[in-house]
Amino acid sequence: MSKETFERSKPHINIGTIGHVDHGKTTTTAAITLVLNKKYGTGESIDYDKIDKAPEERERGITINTSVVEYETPNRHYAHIDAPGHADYVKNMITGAAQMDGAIIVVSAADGPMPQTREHILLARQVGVPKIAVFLNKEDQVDDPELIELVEMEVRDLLNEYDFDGDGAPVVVGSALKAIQEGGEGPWSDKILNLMEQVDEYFDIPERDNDQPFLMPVEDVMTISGRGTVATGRVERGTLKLGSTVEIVGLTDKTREVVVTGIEMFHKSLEVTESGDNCALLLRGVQRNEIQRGQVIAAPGSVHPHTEFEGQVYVLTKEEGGRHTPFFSGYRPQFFFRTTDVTGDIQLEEGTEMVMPGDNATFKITLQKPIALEEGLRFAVREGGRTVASGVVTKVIQ
Ligand SMILES: Nc1nc2c(ncn2[C@@H]2O[C@H](COP(=O)(O)OP(=O)(O)OP(=O)(O)O)[C@@H](O)[C@H]2O)c(=O)[nH]1
Ligand SMILES: [Mg+2]
Repeated sequence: MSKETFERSKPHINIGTIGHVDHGKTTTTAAITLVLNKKYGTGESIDYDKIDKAPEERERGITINTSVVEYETPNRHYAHIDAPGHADYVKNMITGAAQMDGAIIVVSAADGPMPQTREHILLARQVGVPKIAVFLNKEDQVDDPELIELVEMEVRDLLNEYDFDGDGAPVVVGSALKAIQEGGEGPWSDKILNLMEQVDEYFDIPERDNDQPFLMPVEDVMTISGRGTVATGRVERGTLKLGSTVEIVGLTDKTREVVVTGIEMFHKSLEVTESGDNCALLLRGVQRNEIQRGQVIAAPGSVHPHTEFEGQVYVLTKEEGGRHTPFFSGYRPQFFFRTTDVTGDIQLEEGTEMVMPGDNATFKITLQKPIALEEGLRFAVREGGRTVASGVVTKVIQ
């Protein structure tokens, strides 16, 4: 881990780009880093190829894995997660969105909202993203300004539909590709700067939930040679001091207590991490295969793994991308919590024979693996590559 220390000079916030495949999320991410670097000399300009760097991503020209980049405006320090749009990788999008304090939905002005535009808005709601700002990209491909107005209206309606502030959300029109092509300075780049000004204004610095016991969902696990195993994620609540003991909870029957021997944020060390931080924790004596995405690292005894709970669930309609047919008891879809998914068995309430798309219902759910659960935790239900329902834990049973 690093010898440099992280300076908390500006408020930190985690945001990201979401939206339908090919609408320009990664290009927008690259453009933001370029334009901010040119304008303020802060951060580092990160090329498109550095964001989509896996061979399969380059070959197919799509994002598969989320990546995190870092940049600064005069007011804030940002971590930015670039999510994939392709329907096959919604799972990675959910993991990414679960860490965002605000999301920029990128919509091609030429194409308008598409299926994953809607699905991502819904999932952002489910994983608790508080606000969404809109970037209508590919303005260079549209000649008719009325068409752009129409797309803007459609996106605002969609946001309203999923309880975001569709009327108040900032909508910025521009072209990320043109901004990059002009080298990050000029009229197209000014639109990206405008987007970031609006984002600065609109997204709230997350309220630091520092009084509660520490909890960080594990998003990724890495080995640092010579040092040990590191788990990364966004701190959901509480604070953690270097050298503290934490508990690894979920996916296994037994929990495990370990000592945190290193804390880092953007490759710089910290003495204390707090809620909202996107950090890496070095765990003493933990092997690479002894911790995984979907577990949480928490203050010992503060959360417990559970397999049975009751949830209040909304079943998506066909128009929302959901099922055409009803749910019955015994149905076994995937349940997404925080950073992972687990198969679960659904039992409907006694006397309820089936639940139709569009219905709200109470489900009793039995998970195949234990998950760190508590009342109020939101989840999404997916099947065969699409989101079919969304819900919240109302009662933990076992
Ligand atoms: N004409 C035009 N093309 C653009 C613009 N922004 C992005 N593109 C192109 O659109 C294609 C997709 O862009 P990406 O940034 O990879 O899209 P994405 O949303 O990240 O795609 P996924 O991550 O795979 O969902 C690329 O060929 C880009 O060069 C733009 O403003 N104008
Ligand atoms: Mg991408």
